[in-house]
Amino acid sequence: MSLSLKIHDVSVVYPGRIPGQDVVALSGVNLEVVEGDFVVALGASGCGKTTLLNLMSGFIQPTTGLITLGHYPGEPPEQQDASSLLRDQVTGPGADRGVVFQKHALMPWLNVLDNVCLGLKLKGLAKAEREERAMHFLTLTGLADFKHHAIYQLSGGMQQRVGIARALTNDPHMLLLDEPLGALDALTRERVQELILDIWQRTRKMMFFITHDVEEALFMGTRLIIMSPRPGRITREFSLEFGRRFLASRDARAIKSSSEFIALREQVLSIIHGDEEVTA
Ligand SMILES: Nc1ncnc2c1ncn2[C@@H]1O[C@H](COP(=O)(O)OP(=O)(O)OP(=O)(O)O)[C@@H](O)[C@H]1O
Repeated sequence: MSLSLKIHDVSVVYPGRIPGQDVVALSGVNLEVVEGDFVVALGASGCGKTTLLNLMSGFIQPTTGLITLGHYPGEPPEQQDASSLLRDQVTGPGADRGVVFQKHALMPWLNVLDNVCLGLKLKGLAKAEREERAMHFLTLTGLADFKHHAIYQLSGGMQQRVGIARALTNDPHMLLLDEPLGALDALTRERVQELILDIWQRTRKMMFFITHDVEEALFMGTRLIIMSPRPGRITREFSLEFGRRFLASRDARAIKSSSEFIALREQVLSIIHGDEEVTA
């Protein structure tokens, strides 16, 4: 039995400012993320990527359908008994799901170590234990030497790495990352992509990663979902091998310049551009 997060025929409707102009942000969305998956979501602006992430994190609830997180023997949801679905229903945020935002959302008045420790402090862990755990993840993200630095003393890439370390401290089953690298320069972005792949390989956490960058999506994921707007839904899915190849070869340039990578990049770009033209 493996751990799985399931989205069961979900829709999300946001009330419009004017009656009758509600926004159907998601409609008929089904998705299952299982242990070992690195799912990347791509799609035109407004297709519901963040809404989907907010559902998985428990920040919002679906208008219809449900989200569950649990261990399943593998039968389809219609064959699962209602009590197990109810037991596993995601009804709010939880320590089993860590979230990393595009803007790091760190506390500027706390140093790096205290930022990473904050969630553990709120959980009531003793100082020594929370610092030990925080240092483990600061070491994993290459920040151990910066533990006493103020947030403003760090580069954008380092700040995002603090955000990742903080999300990891609760030892979540799943990391949800909403365009975490969008604000970084190209070189730093590649470094942090590789770091996230390393963390995924070492920890085997389920990943759900939103990006606007097609190359990043292809490089990082084991599964790519493409979403389309109006209403937001999942329209295509591809399985990917490039990230695993990188972890085996450590040669990102060779992977990103391979004919296979370029052909898939062009295919995905044409799907997304097609959606953008329809909704422009
Ligand atoms: N709180 C809200 N109230 C009303 N409408 C909303 C709200 N949040 C999102 N929307 C609308 O729902 C749709 C989906 O938004 P969402 O942010 O999930 O898309 P996205 O794919 O993440 O977009 P982007 O790529 O631009 O970040 C959009 O039309 C958006 O305007």
